[in-house]
Amino acid sequence: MSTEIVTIGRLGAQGDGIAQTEAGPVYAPFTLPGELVALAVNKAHGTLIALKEASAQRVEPPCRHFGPEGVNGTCGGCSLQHAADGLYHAFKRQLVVDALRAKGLEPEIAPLIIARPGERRRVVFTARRTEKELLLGFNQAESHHIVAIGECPISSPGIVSRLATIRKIASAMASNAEPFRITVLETATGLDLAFEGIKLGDRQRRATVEAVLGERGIARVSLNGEIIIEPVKPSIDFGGVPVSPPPGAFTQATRPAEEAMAKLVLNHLGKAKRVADLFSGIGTFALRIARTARVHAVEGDDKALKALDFAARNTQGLKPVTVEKRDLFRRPMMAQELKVFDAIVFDPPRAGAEAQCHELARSGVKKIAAVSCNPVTLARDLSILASAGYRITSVTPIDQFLWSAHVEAVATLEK
Ligand SMILES: C[S@@+](CC[C@H](N)C(=O)[O-])C[C@H]1O[C@@H](n2cnc3c(N)ncnc32)[C@H](O)[C@@H]1O
Repeated sequence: MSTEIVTIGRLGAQGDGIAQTEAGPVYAPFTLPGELVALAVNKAHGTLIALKEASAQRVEPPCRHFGPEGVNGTCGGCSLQHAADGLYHAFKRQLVVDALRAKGLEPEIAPLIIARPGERRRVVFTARRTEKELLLGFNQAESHHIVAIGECPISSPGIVSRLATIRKIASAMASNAEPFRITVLETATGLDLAFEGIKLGDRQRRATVEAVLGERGIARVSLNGEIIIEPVKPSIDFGGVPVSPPPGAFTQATRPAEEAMAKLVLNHLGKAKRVADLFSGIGTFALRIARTARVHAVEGDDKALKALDFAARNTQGLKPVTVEKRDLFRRPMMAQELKVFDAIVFDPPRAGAEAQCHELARSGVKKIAAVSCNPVTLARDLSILASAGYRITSVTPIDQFLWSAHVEAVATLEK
C-alpha cells in the first residue's frame, strides 16, 4: 500500500476514475476525470484519501449513504451520484458506443434516454438480523457488509415510504443471523416481497402473517418461490394487459425505461403479423405486441411463461399468443423455425444470445429488435448479425439503473 497523488484521466466501464501511473492504471471509485487526488494505492485499486482539485463536474451526492463518507458505510448500490448530469449521461451513452466500436460496429447511436430519481419499482435488498436490530439495505461494494439504509433516492416513493414495514416483516421472517435477500416489486395492488435464503420455522411463518396483516400496502410475501401470505394478487400492466407475476419474477426495473424500450420495439415491428419474442419473461414485449400481431413467446422459466399465458388468455382483443418453454442457450430456435416469422424480438440475460444469433443470422427474418442490459454481449450479438448482412438501423441507450454503471440498449436491424 502506498499513498500517491495522481490526476484522474477518465472514467472506466465500472464508473471508477482511472489514473495512469508508472505501475499501470489505478482504479479509484468516487473520483472524476481531471481531478487531482491523493489515493491509498493497493495494486490497481485506489482509495480516495483527499480531493486536492475537484472537477467542475462534481456535485453533492443526493443520498447520505453514498460514497466514502456514507452513513453506515459506503452503499454499493450507486457509483456515480457525485457526477453532474452532463458528464454522467455522456458516460452512459459512451459505454454503448465503445462496446460496439470494439466489435468494429459504428452505427449512429441515439441520445441516452435518461432516468430520474424515484423511478425504481424493483429493488433487491440484503438483510440480516443482529442482536440489536434488523439491518436492511445494500451490500457495500465487494463486501458482505450491509449498509442499512434510511433513504434511497433511486427507489420509488412507494418502496421508500414502506422501508419500516419491510423491515418489520423481514424481522418476523429472520430466524438467525445469516444474511438473506428480498426482491421488492411495486405493483398496482401493493408491494410484492420475495424472500430468498431463509429457513422458516412455524413460529416465523405465523409472525410473518401477523406482521403483514397489521400493515397496508403489502400484496404478497413469498419465500424461495412459495407464497406465505397474499392478501391481494400482485398485478402489473403491460400496455393495458394486466399480469400477475410469479414471486421474484424478472421485470424491467423502471416503468419509464420499460415503456421507452417497448415503444422502440413496437415502432420497429410496424405491421409485422407474426412475431417471436425470445427470452420473453412474463410478457413485457409479447403482450404489447399481441395487440396487433400473433406472438410466439419463448422463455426458460416455466412460472414466468404460465403468468404470460394466463394474462394472454384472460385479456380480450389480443391476437393469438402461444408459449414455449425452452432453454435458448442450449437449444436456440433454429433458422428453419424462425423463417415463419416477420420479426423477432430478443431480450436475453447479461450473457447475451450468441447461439440464438447464429441461427437468426441464417434465418433471413426481415426485422429484428435486440434488447440488452449488457453492451458488451449486445455488441458481440450484433456483430454476428451484421456479418450475415443485417443492417443496424438504430441503437438507443436507455438509463434504467440510475447512478450505476449499467446501461440498457435497444438495437433494431433489418435485412
Ligand atoms: C432480461 S430478462 C427479459 C425478460 C422480458 N423480455 C422482459 O422484458 O421482462 C431475460 C429473460 O431470459 C430468461 N432466460 C434466462 N436464461 C434463459 C435461457 N437459457 N433460455 C431461455 N430463457 C432464458 C430469464 O428467465 C428472463 O425472463
